[in-house]
Amino acid sequence: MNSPDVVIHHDADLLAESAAARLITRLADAQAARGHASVVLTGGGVGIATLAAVRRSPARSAVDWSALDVWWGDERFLPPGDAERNETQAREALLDHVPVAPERVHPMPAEAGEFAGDPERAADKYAVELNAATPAGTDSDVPEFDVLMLGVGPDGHVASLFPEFPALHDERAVVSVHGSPKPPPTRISLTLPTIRSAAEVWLLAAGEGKAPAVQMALSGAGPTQIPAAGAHGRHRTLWLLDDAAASKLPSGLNRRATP
Ligand SMILES: O=C(O)[C@H](O)[C@@H](O)[C@H](O)[C@H](O)COP(=O)(O)O
Repeated sequence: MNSPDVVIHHDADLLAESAAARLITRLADAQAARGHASVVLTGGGVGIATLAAVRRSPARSAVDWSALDVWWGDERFLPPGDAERNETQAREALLDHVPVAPERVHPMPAEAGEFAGDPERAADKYAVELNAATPAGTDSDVPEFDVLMLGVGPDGHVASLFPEFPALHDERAVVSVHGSPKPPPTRISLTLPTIRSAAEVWLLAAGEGKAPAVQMALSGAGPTQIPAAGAHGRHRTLWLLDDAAASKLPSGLNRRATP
């Protein structure tokens, strides 16, 4: 397993701007190499701020948005269009402002229609959608995402994988989560094996409240206690932090502070 890279930024705004620039470059490079790219988005303050920074960036036109597949790492299981849905916030922050191909944007199902009251059915549907997008001949049920972004909770959760929850031990690609300590209580989430199918996993954390979880994740804690510790990419695991979230890091880590 690759050792994580850590990049520290002076504040949350700079973190979001830097993550946005990094994302634009990474997606443009993937498209230059293969003609298309894929990204997994996260909810939460830093994740959405990063998308808004992409929207504001003149460099955003370096991405061929029509050749980008957009997935989500988790979703709050709420009615379509609910302001609290990660999809709603991602569309408002970025996706409604760039020419994505609608058929290449893959939101997790909302609580409506056949999925009303049935998050398990919604999770299964998303697993089927991921599998359908997986090239034949690979030994995986999910695509190899170019970049999978994750916010990090103060308890070390990523996506909707919370410490000690059964979802952490589930071998399926996508699961429903009940009794989430972070509202709303019912969610849909990729599991750790699916997260780990990404070429690069980026973990975004800002603020003093995340410092203990960041320290534990980077100092050997296990994924049951600190789910972020189990989130690593096949080629790269990158922690993008602000000074406050990095304030408890042990010395000697591969940390590069931006000027
Ligand atoms: O649905 C969600 O809430 C997110 O996917 C969740 O995993 C979030 O990324 C973290 O809780 C960090 O959120 P903040 O960046 O707002 O602290």
